[in-house]
Amino acid sequence: MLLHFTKMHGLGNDFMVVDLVTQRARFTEEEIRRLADRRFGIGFDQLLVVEPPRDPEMDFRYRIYNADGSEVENCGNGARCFARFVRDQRLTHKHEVHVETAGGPLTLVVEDDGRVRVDMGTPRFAPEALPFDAAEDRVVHALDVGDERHEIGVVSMGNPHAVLRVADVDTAPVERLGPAIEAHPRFPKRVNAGFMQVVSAHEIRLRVFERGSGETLACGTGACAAVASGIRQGLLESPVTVHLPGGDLCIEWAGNAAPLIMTGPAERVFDGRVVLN
Ligand SMILES: N[C@@H](CCC[C@H](N)C(=O)O)C(=O)O
Repeated sequence: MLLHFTKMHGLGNDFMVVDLVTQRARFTEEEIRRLADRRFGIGFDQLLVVEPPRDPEMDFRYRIYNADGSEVENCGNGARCFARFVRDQRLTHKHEVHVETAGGPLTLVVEDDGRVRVDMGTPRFAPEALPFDAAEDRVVHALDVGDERHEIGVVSMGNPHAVLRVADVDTAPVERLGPAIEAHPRFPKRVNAGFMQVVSAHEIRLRVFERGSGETLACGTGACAAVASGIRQGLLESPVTVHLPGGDLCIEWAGNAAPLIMTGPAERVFDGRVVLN
């Protein structure tokens, strides 16, 4: 079967985007891993699938798969690419698009300068929202990794995040600690591990070791989680510029039950066709 796709990226976090409104396909975990391979396949951090909505109030259903084939609840950079894709493909003419994800509904607005503004919903900190094995909701939790103890903030942006504060992201042990935190037994559904350097109350630097994909050049939900945790800890004030290895995002959050807003770019790289097994 021949399938049309578009390669896109948000700050270097790259995606294969597939329209399953006008095409038909089914992806197995093995097929996704094959397509994600950067030497034997197309190469991407996540596969994004556009489907018709199940809820009549929504415009589309947005499904997300990591490079290891696992289906996940949310992807922030992917959401911006999704908004550009459905408009570029003329699947909708709306400027404001409502999508259902496994992590809850999202509202996406394509701005005049081409950037996309996403209402990411309200961050949740309760351990059961991730889930994270802890007796109570705390601003920071102690986490033992091997014989080291680290302090983490835990945040659900629909998908689970652990946020560690570091002195310098350039020298942070992302390659060593990232996989150990991702697979830590206190996170039964695994977790995305963010390493945050606070530059000022309105500016952070961030690297994220993503669940199911490894370290990426940017993680949108990771940026949202880091800012939400930083504001909750009293370290940050909205708005916050997040410097990721692939570029910058703007995150705004008024706190409590207010929605968190993420604004940033979304780029199309090329269109292609691939044979599915
Ligand atoms: N790159 C994404 C997050 C993708 C999903 C994540 N790896 C997970 O497993 O939850 C983003 O931009 O948010």
